[in-house]
Order: sequence, then C-alpha cells, then structure tokens
Amino acid sequence: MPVTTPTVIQSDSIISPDGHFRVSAGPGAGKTYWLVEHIKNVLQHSGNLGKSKKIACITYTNIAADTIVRRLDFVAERVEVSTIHAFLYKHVIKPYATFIAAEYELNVGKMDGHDDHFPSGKKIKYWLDNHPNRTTLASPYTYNQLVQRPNNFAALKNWLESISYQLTSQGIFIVADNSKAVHITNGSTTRLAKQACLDKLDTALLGYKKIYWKDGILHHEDVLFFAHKLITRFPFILTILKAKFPYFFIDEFQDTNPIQADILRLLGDTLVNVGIIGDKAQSIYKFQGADMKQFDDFKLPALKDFMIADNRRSTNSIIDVLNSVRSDIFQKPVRQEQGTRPIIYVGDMTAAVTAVKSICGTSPIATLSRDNITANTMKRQLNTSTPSSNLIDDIFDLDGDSKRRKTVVYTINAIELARQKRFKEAIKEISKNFREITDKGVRKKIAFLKLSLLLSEYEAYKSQPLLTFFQLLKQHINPSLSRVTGGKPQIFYTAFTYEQLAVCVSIQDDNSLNRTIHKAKGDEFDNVVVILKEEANLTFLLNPSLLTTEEHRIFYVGISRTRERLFISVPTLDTSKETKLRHWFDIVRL
Ligand SMILES: Nc1ncnc2c1ncn2[C@@H]1O[C@H](COP(=O)(O)OP(=O)(O)OP(=O)(O)O)[C@@H](O)[C@H]1O
Repeated sequence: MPVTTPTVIQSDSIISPDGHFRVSAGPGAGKTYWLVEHIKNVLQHSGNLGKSKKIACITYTNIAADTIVRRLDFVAERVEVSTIHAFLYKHVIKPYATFIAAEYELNVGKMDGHDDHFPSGKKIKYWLDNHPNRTTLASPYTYNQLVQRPNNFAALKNWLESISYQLTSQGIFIVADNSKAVHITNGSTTRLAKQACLDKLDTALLGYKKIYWKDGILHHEDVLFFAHKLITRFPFILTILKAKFPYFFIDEFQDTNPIQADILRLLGDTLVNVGIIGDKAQSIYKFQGADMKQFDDFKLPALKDFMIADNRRSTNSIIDVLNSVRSDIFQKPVRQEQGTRPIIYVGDMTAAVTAVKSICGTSPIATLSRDNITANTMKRQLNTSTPSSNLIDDIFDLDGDSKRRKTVVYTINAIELARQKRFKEAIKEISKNFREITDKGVRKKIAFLKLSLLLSEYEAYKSQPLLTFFQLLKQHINPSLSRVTGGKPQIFYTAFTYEQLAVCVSIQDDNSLNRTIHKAKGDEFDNVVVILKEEANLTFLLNPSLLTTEEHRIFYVGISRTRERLFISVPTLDTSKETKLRHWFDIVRL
C-alpha cells in the first residue's frame, strides 16, 4: 500500500504543478481525463518550462498516445507523448548508442527502430557454432542433436525467444526462462534439461543477442536494457533529459517494467517532477515483465498520493458488477443512470454476438477476447471453424524452409495491417522481404507496390488454400523461393486457407472493435461482449481474487470497458452457479 493516506480528488481537480505524485483509481474513474487536464494546468502555471522545455507523457500503447495527443489539441506540441520504448529510443539510444556500441558490438549505422524478437534459425545455428561450451555439450544434447533434431531445435528457439533482462541491486542481467525450453507437437513434449543443456548454453546469452546487434537489429526489450546502461554509465544523459523534460508523467503505471521504473527513479531525484497514474487491479502484462507491486512500491522523495473514488464511465448496473469483484475499493457512480441489466449468454459465441446485435441495433459493439485467435475470428466473422492451434506458430514448426515461411508470415502480417488501414506499419512489415535492397527509398517504393498488388488480389486468394497465396508470393515477391513439393509443408499449405492463417496474426496496437482484452486496455465502448472460452473463466465473478490472480484482472479489465451495456458469452454454465450470477446478470441459454 502507498505509505501516505491518499488525498481523494475528482477527475477535474487541480493539484500543484510541482512535486512528485501518484494517482490511483479504479476503471473509468477518469485517470486519463485527469492526466490531460493536469498537463494543461502544468503548461499554464508552471514556472519551469520556459519557451522550449517540454512535458514527457508516457503511455502504454501508441493508440493511447494518439488519444492523449488528440485530447491535448493545440497544446500537444509542448508535450512529447509516446510509449516508453519510443521515448527512450529517440532520446537515449539514437543519440548516445555509439558510446557503448563497441562493447555490445552494436551496428549503430544499421539501427532502424526496434522490433519483436523472433529467433532466427540461422542466427541460432551461428551462435551454437561459436558457443564457448559447444564441445562440452553431452548426449542427448550434443551440438548435432540440438541442431539436427527438429524438436530440440524448436525447444531451443522457444527458450531463446523468452530472453529478457532482469534488474537486481547489482545491475541488469540477461536471462532466459527455462520453463519455455519446451516444444509440444502431436501430443509429445520435448523439454531441454536444465543442468545437462540449458546451464551450459546460458553462459552466452549476450553473445546470442550480439549476433542481432551486429546487424543493427534491436528488440523491444533491448531498448530498456541499453537505455538503462547508458543512463547509469553516462549520468550527463540524465542531466540532459532533465533539462529538456522537467515533467515526466506515466499513465498505466501498473504495467511498468522494473527497468523502466528504475529509469524513472533515476530521473526523479532532483529537478524533475515525476507523476505516475494507474490501477493495480488492472495490471495484466506480467508476461511482458510488468510487476503490479511496483505501483504501490514506487518511491520518490515527498511523493504525494491521490486517489479518485468515482466511476464516470459506466451505468450503475455495470458498476455494481465491478464493485462485486473488487475488495480494495468501492466505486461511486457519477452518471447515476441505472442502465440495462448485464446479460450472460450461454452457448455458441457467434450466436451470442447475433443476440447482442439484435439488442444494440446500430450502436457499435466491441467483442473482447482473451486470446488473439478468438479476437481475429470475431473480426473476420469467419464461417469456418476457429483453428485449434496458432497456425502461425505451426508454420514455423512444419515448414523447414526458413526463407519461404518467413516470406509468408511477413506478407500476411503486412496485408492484415493494411486492411486495418495501418499502412505505415504494413509497409515496414512487407519490407522485411526486401532487406537485401540497401537503398531505403527504393526498398520502401517496392514494398508499397507489392503490397498494393497483393491487396488488389485479396478476394481471389483469401478463402483459397495457402498454396494459392504462396504461388502469388513466388511470382511477385521472390521468384527464388523454393516450391512446396511434398511432405509436411505440402500438407500444411493445402490444408489451411489464407484466412485461417490470418486469424492467427497478432497485431500490435489493434484498434478495431474486435480485439483482445489486453489490447482494449485504457479504451471504452458503449457495448461490450466479453468472450469467455470456458465456464471456468467465470471464477473471476464467482470467487474473485483480483489482487492475486492475473487472469481475474484480465477479465475485470474486459468488463470495465463498457459504458452502456455489458454482455458475457460463455459456452456452458452449470445451473448450480446460476443463483449467484443472477444477482447481477440475466442469464440467457441460446
Ligand atoms: N471530469 C470529467 N468530466 C467529463 N467526463 C469525464 C470526466 N472525467 C472522466 N470523464 C469521462 O469518463 C470516462 C472514463 O475516463 P478515463 O478513460 O479517463 O478513465 P480511466 O480512469 O483512465 O479509465 P481506465 O483505467 O478504465 O482506462 C471517459 O469517457 C472520460 O471522458
């Protein structure tokens, strides 16, 4: 818990522009609203900004950044609103990376932003070839057994994909999650042993990363790592940041990574005013290193605590449900409108959405799902059944030709981004197929032309086997790709359609009406259907423990996105559970 008793404020309260603060409140309380008003207040009344200094406002996603910029309107140019990664890349990594480039073998000239970390088979092999413990690897994990047995290699890849950085009192260390050194295929599980294999490979994780850095490739997690290294080793960078940004405000702080929090702690000692805003019960990004304790534990000298007790978003019926699952706060409704009773639909999720449509008429409906595949199935309203596994993961396992499968995946990603009108990112994604073109301008132009062409043919390949799409790629993207001639790849390329793969794509910053709960964080909609895949998911309502169970927090975030109407879709419901649920919900069996 915060050390001081928080002062209760409203979402339109004005507080002093100076000093460190923490604002905590439940969903829909008006945290983001308050932050925007506070920024305007600081711009008007602060004596620290002069003509050229700015306020840094850190948001969790690019969508949240855009929303804040829009709400700031004409004062937006005095505020740098961005994600922490974008901020640190621009203000720390880009200008100062040369200081540590030699030590980390970073090719600064080739650096061009930061990306997801998809371990490359070629790079893993190169790493093993040069690994200092290569000769000490013993059966059943010798070099050859790791490289030549596809299951071992896939498990190794999963393990390397889990690489992250951990902050300790001694500094930052690179770590991989041993529980991820697993590959499951056709019901059989391959797990690399810790002592006999992983402990030996573990000694050179930084060496693995350097293979990417040599090519100028940075992964998202590397941005925090390098920024922390630079700031702690060259404190003048901190001085410059403080001079440029006397105010640092961070929204959704409950999902902050410990390294990011430490950077803020370093910034927040003198000269800078740090403000954090969040809700610990909405901490849902543990898998990305977030630690919900961090919000309460964050300490800076004379930090003042505030809380907003209201809920301005939802109707009373919805706030009743929210209050029933939460024990640490009780939200007061501000709108004071009773609203319609939330409904639980028991049965098929598509039937549930049809029923919701008949109630909501032309009012837009958001469907919020726990996983990507369900969200994408909703998005496409496919008649075909939802794939039982993630086909994008499967293609990586089943198609041994790395160039071919990467071309397929990059291009599907690009097309699906473009279909959401996110052209800049779509061009960036399809450009990955043309990395050998060194002139960036030419590469971009070709990427644009190819993407336009593939989009114009969309109707022709979308419901055809993936093979049809691949033939187009061979014709238009890269004629040297090897043909799919037999074995597992051919079975895969003929068994699944383009559309079935497209539903498995994970789009960052998805702003459609059908998305995962994670991607709906911070957003709100008039009508929400939360899609539960199994009855057991209802525990977050029947026996909630938000502060200890992340799964419960995820569904809590889902139901709290709605302003007017709330619906939950669940495949089955035992009658014994109905009595409790009927307290807040109507139950309709489809
Ligand atoms: N003082 C206010 N006057 C008018 N509308 C307000 C006010 N405060 C908040 N709102 C509205 O209430 C809704 C919820 O506000 P906001 O999104 O800022 O909440 P939040 O606390 O950030 O929510 P969450 O944590 O759930 O994302 C928004 O529609 C916002 O515009």
